[in-house]
Amino acid sequence: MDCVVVSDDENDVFDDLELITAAEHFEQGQNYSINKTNEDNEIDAIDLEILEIDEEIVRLRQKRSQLIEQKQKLKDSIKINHQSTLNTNLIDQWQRTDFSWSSKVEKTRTEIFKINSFRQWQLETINVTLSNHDCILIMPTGGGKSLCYQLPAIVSDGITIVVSPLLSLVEDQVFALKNLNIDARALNSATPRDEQTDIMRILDGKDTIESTLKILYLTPEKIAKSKTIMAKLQKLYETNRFTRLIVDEVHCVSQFGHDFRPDYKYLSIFKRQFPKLSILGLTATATIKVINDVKQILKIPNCILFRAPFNRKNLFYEVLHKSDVGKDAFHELVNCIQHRFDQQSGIVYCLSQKDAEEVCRELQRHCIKAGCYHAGLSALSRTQVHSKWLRNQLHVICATIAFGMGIDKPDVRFVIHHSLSKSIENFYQESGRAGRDDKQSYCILFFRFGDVFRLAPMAFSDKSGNGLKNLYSMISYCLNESLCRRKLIAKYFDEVWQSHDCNQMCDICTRPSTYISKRNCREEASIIIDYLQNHDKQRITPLKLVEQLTIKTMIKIDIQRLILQLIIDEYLKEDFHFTSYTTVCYVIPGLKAKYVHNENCEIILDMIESTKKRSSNTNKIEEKQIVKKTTMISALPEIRPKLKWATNIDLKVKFDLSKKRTLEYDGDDDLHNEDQSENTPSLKRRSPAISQTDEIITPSHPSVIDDEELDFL
Ligand SMILES: Nc1ncnc2c1ncn2[C@@H]1O[C@H](COP(=O)(O)OP(=O)(O)OP(=O)(O)O)[C@@H](O)[C@H]1O
Repeated sequence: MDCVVVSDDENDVFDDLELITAAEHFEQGQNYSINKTNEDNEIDAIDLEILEIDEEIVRLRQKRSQLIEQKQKLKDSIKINHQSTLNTNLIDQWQRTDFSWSSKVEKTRTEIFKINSFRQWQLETINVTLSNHDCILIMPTGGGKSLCYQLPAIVSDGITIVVSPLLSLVEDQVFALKNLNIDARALNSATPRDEQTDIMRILDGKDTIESTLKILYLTPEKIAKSKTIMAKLQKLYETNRFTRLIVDEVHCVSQFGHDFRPDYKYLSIFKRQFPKLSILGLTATATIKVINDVKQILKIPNCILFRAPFNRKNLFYEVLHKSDVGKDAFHELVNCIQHRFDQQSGIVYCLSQKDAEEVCRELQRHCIKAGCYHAGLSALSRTQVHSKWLRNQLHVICATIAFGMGIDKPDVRFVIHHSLSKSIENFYQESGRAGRDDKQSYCILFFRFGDVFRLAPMAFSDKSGNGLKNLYSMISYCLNESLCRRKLIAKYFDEVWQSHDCNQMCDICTRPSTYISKRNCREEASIIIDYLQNHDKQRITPLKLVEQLTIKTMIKIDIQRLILQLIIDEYLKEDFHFTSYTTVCYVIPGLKAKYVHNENCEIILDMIESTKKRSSNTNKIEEKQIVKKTTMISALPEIRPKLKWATNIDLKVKFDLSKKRTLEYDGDDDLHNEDQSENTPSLKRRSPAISQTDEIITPSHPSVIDDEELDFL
C-alpha cells in the first residue's frame, strides 16, 4: 500500500494533490499541464519571497554569530592591551639594573652564555623571577625563553626544577648546559638507573660532597605519577634548596589550550604544598583565556605576565606556486635554493619520508649539500645528519616534522615548506626555526592544489576533531594574495596588528597593489556545483574534477583555487570514504551550495592583472608559461613580489558572511613525544632522540592514503 504524507498546510495540500494528479497522468503517459491562475502566480511569488526571507534569516544568523565572535576577540585584545599597559608600567620597575643580583646577572650573561644583550622581556622576566614573584612569559618560538630560567638558576642557590614535556628537547637542553659547564640533569624514564640514584641522593641532601646540581628537568608524568619524586621535592623545599619551579609549555595546564595534558593539572598541588615557591610559566602560544585558566589552576592569580610580540621581524614570509608536475616542482625548489640561498643553511620540510628522500636526492644531484632526516632512519643516521648540518658540512636538511622542537641553529637562513603544514600553528613553529640569530631569513611555502588532498584525509582523522578546520586555516594562508601574511598569523594568535608592523617583510606587502583586480566568480562557482550535482551517482575526487571541468573564463590554476575556497566556505564539501587500506577524499556540493544560484550571491576573487586578460581561450601552453614564469621569478628576490600565483584570489563572499576562517591552533603533536607513564614499557624503550612522528608516507595516489600509514599520525 502506498503511503502519502499530507502536509499540515492547506496550500501545500493543494500542491500535493496537484502533484499527485500530475504524477498519475505522467505514469499513464499523458501530458498534464497545471493551469495556473493569477492566485497561483501570486502564491509562487510569495513562496519565492519566503525563500528569500529564509535565506536572509540564515545570513543574518551567520552574521550575528560572526559579530559575537568578533566582539569576543576585541574584548580579549582589550584585555591583552590592558595587560600590556600594565606591563609598560612594570617595565621601569623590572628593567632596572640596580638589583642586588644585577651585576651577577650581567656577568653570567656575557661570560657563561656569551650573549651581548638581552632581548625584549628577558631582563624583566629574570628580575621578576629573582625577586621570587610568580611570572608567565609568552614569547614566540626561538625568542629566547630558556635563558629566562637558566640564567636565574645559575645565579641562585639551590636547585631549579623544570617541568618539560619533551624528552628530546630536554636532552638537547641538558647537553647544551653541560657544554657551558652548568650541572643540569634530567630525571625521566630514559635516565639510567645509577644516574637516577645519584639524583635522588642529591634531592635528599645526602650527598657527602656538596652538590653542584643547578637545574633538574622532570616530565609532568614523572611528577604526577611518582610519589617518591614528590617526597623528594618536599625534602628539597623543607631544606630551602628548592629554588623555583619552571613550567615549560605552560599552556598544557589548561584544557582550553591546544595541547591540554592531564598530568600538567597535577602541578596545581605545588602552590598548596610549597607556598613560598615561585613559579615561572613559559609558552610560545596562549590566548588570554588559556592564561587566565593557567593562573587559576597553578594558583598564581597575581603573577606578572609578559607577552612578547609573536612577530619575528627578521623573517620574510612568502608563498610560491608549486608545479603539479613532479620534476618541475623539484626544479623550482632547486632553482630557489641555488639562486637565493647558495651555500646557506636551511631546512626543507616535506610531507612524507619518501618525499624527504626524493627531495634530498634531487638537491644532491644538483650539487647542493643536502642530508635527509626522518623517523624512518636509524637514530645514528639522524644524529650524524644533524651534527653535520650544525657544523655546516651539510647546508640543507630535507626533513619531515620529526626534525622538530629543540632545533637551535642560529644561522638558518631559510625554512622551505615543500608542502603546506597541517596547521598555521605548525607552520609558525616550523618556520620559526629560521633566523634565530635575528638576521634576515626566509620562510617560504610551496603550495599546490594536490598536496591539500594528501593531507585532508589525515586532518579528517585527527583525534582533536579540529584537523580539517586547522588545515583550512593553512589553506587560507596559502590562497591569500591580498592580506599581509603576518597579519594573518597575527589574527591566528589574537594579536593586535598595526599595518606597518610587517615592514615589507612578506610577499604581499612588497607587491604593488595595482597588481590585483576584483571579479565576481559566482557563475564559475555555480558551474562547478552544477557539474557535481549532475555527477551525484559517480564520486569524483578534486583532482579529477579539475581535470574534467572546462570553464571558459578560467584557467586551471584559478579553478583549483576557486574549488579550495568553495570548500573552505562550505559551498563544496570533502567526502571521505574509508576502504580497508585507504581513505579517499571526494568532493561533493556543500551546505551552502544552493546559494550560488542566487544572483545576490557574490563571490569576489582577486585577479592578478596579467591573468585578467586571459579569459576564454586559456590553453595548456599558456599555463605552462605561467608556471615557468613563476619558477624564474621565485629565483630572483628583487622581482619575486610580482608573481607567485597566476591568479590572486582573496575571496570575499558577500552573500556568505560566515566564512570559517578562524585560525585555530590544534597543538603540536611533537609534544606528545613524551615521557609516558611507568606503565608503558614499549615507549620507554624508545630512544629519546626519536620523535613520535606526525609523518605521512607518500601514498600511491595523491588523494589516497593507506590506513596503516595513519598509524604515524
Ligand atoms: N638575548 C639574546 N641574544 C642573542 N641570542 C639569544 C638571546 N637569548 C636567546 N638567544 C638565543 O636564541 C636561540 C633561541 O633561544 P631558546 O631556545 O631559548 O628559544 P625558545 O624561546 O625556548 O624557543 P622554542 O620555543 O623554540 O624552544 C638560542 O640559540 C639562544 O642562545
